[in-house]
Amino acid sequence: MEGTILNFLIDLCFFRFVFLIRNETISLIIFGFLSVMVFRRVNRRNILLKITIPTLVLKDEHALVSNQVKEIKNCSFVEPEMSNALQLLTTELGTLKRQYLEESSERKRLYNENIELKGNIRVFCRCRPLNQADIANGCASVVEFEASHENELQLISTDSSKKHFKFDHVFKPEDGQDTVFAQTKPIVTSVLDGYNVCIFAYGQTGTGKTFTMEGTPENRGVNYRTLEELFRSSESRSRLMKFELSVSMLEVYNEKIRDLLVDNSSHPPKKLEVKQSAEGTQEVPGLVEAQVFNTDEVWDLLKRGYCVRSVGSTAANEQSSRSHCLLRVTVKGENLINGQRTRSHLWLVDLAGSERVGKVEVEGERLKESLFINKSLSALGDVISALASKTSHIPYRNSKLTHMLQNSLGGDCKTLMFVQISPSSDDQGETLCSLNFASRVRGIESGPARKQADVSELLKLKQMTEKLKQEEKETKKLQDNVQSLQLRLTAREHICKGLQDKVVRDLEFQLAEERKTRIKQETRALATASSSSSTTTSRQLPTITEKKPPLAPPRSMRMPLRRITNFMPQPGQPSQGHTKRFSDATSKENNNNSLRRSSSMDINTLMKPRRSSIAFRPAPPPSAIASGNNKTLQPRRRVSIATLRPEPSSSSYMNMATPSRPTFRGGGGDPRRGRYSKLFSPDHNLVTPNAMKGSRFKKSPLGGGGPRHPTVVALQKKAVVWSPLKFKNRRPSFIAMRASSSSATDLVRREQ
Ligand SMILES: Nc1ncnc2c1ncn2[C@@H]1O[C@H](COP(=O)(O)OP(=O)(O)OP(=O)(O)O)[C@@H](O)[C@H]1O
Repeated sequence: MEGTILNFLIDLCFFRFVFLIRNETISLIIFGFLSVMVFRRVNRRNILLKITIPTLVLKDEHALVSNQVKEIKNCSFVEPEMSNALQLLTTELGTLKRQYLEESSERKRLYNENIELKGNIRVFCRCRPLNQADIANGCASVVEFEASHENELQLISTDSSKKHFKFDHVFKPEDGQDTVFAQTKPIVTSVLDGYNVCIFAYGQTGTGKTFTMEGTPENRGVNYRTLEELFRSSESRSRLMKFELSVSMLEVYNEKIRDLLVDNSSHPPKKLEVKQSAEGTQEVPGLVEAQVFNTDEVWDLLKRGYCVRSVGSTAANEQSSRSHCLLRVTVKGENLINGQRTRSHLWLVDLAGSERVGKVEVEGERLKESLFINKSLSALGDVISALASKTSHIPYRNSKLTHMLQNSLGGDCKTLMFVQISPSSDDQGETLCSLNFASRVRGIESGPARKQADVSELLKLKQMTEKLKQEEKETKKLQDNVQSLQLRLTAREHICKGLQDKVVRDLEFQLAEERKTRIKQETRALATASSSSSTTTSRQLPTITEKKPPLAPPRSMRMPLRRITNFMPQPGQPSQGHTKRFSDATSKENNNNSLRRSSSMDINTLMKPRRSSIAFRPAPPPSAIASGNNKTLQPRRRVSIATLRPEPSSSSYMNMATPSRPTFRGGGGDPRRGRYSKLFSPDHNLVTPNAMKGSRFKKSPLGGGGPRHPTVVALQKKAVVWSPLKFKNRRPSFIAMRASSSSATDLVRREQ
């Protein structure tokens, strides 16, 4: 409250002070009075606060603003950079726009020109000015140019008639080097696009061929300007393409090729020849190819070459070129975007002048040169005529010049011919010849130009294709081999199967035969035995028996024949006794009957369990031992062995029984037991049923959980009936079929 009153008073004081300022005395008095009053009553501290707080706030604000200004000042360095970048971008954009427009207009023009041209051979005519000699001789100009038809000229004949000639461009005597090159440039730059280009100057001697192509240091010609332009264009395309330029310089002098970039002063010039490369292009092996990186290098090289070139003085020209000078620019390009490579040649040819031998009054060496020059120019004329008439054979090889230019003349390359003429009335005849020749050249309709891919790349691709083809062939061959091997394997398997079947059949047959024989023998033995027993009382028979020894031992001395059965003792069944295993006559008869039956059994029967037999000599019977006649010769007996066929459905093998001899069976340690066991087994691990019967076989019934007998397993695996007879006959086929039985075979051999 007190503060409010105080404020009011202060305001009042100021108000009074402002509005009553005119009356200064009164105002001062009032102001003084009020001030005293105020200062007395008001707390000084409050007043001070009122004044200092806004000041502090203002100070803070000031500091803040100052800092911001400082910061902006510090950050101000970004601005010029940005502005510079913006400026650069604007400039670049402008350049790009300009380049794009230039390129598009240039392409448009070239496209139109190409359509008009109907081919790629272009002819420019250039007429030199009358020189001092012409003027001195009072020669007039016989060449007229029409302003309305800039690509045409007229030649005034001796009879004052005018002959019209039309070319792709006609350069008047006043046209400078730059004008000439302006028209040449589009063709020159085609080499950067991968086209082969050939520019040559043709004409009478002294008409300015060398001037057009080489020029002078002040007025440089097409050669230098071309390379300059190539560098400029390659630079401008450097973002898209990478170019390598190299230069070769040579001359054809008297039908000899000479390298102008080699200093031949110290030693004789190297002989160079035109050779056809593997890719079909014409190359000059051994020719120097100098890589150039700028126009200075180019100029140095050109100067070097020009100095070496063969030049001589003639009546027509003081500095007459006595050879054809060829400058070859090789351009290797690589597209940085798609990697496509090109290798193209640009030939810049300054031909020697065509001259009338009589007119130029040459003799000796100059005459010889002239003859060579005219010959090669005539060859060039023939080539051009052949191209014009589209004959199948183009005589490129008639001269070194045309042979070398084969890839750049006509066909799929761009050709530009400068026909140089003299305006002098003195040279009218030569001018007419040159113009006629040029017209013929212009009449050639060549096919569309074709881009030249880099031959080395092509070669690489070709090689890769060849390799791929080769590999494919090899793969196919291997596949065929595999197929034929598979076929052979199948055939072999088939043969093996057939052989196996045959072996089985043979074995079965042999077995049957063996049985038959055995039955016969036994029958005969039985008959003999019975007859001998019946005739013991008669007196004649002993005589006979004395005379003829019995076929078999007497029955009493023989062991009784065992009964042969297919039945084997059941597992756990006590083995039969000795007496049971020896059969009586009745059982023999039964047995014989059954054997007879078996001889005629069919294949099904053969597949059933069967017996094999083996001969052995048994021990003398107990009666003989008892009588002390143990030396009596015992007949060989056969042991029958039951074998199994792989007939899983049949359980007959369970009934197989082999009447083993007591000596085999007993555990009395008969050494033959193991021996026979081994002998009869195709594998040393296998045992005969004899052995099985006493040991494992009993414990491994079919279908039971116990292990199977190896013989059974082996026979089930192979449809082969194992028989000791085979071993007896030692048939290798059988042994071979049982690879695993090799050890057994060895054993058999050892045993035998
Ligand atoms: N268009 C031109 N403007 C000015 N001078 C020219 C022109 N053409 C040729 N000349 C001059 O004419 C002379 C002969 O020219 P140049 O040697 O180039 O003729 P050329 O055809 O090469 O002769 P050659 O076949 O004998 O070598 C030179 O001195 C050259 O400067």
